[in-house]
Amino acid sequence: MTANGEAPRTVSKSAADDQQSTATSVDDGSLGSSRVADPVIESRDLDVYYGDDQALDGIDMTIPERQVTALIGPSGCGKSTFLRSINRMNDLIDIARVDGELSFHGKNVYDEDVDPVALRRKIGMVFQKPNPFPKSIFDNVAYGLRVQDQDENVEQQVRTALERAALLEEVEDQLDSSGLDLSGGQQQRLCIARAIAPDPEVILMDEPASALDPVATSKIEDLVEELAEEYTVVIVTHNMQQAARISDKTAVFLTGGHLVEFDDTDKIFENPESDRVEDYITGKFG
Ligand SMILES: Nc1ncnc2c1ncn2[C@@H]1O[C@H](COP(=O)(O)OP(=O)(O)OP(=O)(O)O)[C@@H](O)[C@H]1O
Repeated sequence: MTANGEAPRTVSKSAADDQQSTATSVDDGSLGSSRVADPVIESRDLDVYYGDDQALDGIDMTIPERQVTALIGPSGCGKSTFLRSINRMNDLIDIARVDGELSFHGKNVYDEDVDPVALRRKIGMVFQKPNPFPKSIFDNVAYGLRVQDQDENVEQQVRTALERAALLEEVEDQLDSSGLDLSGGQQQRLCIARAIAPDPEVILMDEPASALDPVATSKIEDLVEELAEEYTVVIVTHNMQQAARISDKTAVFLTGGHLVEFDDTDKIFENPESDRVEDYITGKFG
């Protein structure tokens, strides 16, 4: 047990919606060079409002490359809002407004010359509820490749994405069957395969396992850790043990849209700086 009485980390590590993230082929030259060293995403004094209501207040965060960063905190504290601000999914909410800076490889994604569709190709997203298209398993994964004209070697690309999503073995003989016939956990891995097929750099995940049973959840957790060898992963979770198990960095948001602490996950769970974070982690509130 840790100083806080929590179980220690057991693992450490050396679509309307998805359609939006995989929509069209566009010029993305304005988005900076790819695959450079840390950091990938930086927010500086980021505020987000819905109408007159402020959901995020002055968020400063630096998200490192090829690690898992977990966003935790009580309901309504702004975790999903922050996640959606990274690939401009908040643009789809009429009353949402963003102030401050959110940069991807040093380029503010809110600059006028950034195409949000190109951005979402580099920063894909997976949602809480598995949302496969009513198409075959193969066509689900090929979808983004086809609309982006990236499908010159589609068979291999689909197989690679399914393999990276730890699903290929289970569906190899049924690629023409409907994605909707898979189990919930398989559907979520299919959505992950669909998100990674166009080869993004960052994968945003909004509670990807919260609708799944424990076995399926465990598979998703293993997969998230594996994906971080290739991709930068940012994951919202309500499950603190899950954050402790799978993330390298943890950001704790608390009421009012404040980021109270952001640090190595071990530090957050074993010896946080903030008393409020310690109270939250130890279950005294939230
Ligand atoms: N589309 C929206 N329109 C208006 N207000 C919104 C919208 N989405 C979120 N909000 C508000 O913004 C605040 C932050 O919500 P958000 O969903 O980001 O929090 P969260 O920490 O992800 O919550 P949860 O853990 O319950 O999913 C809340 O007060 C919420 O009511």
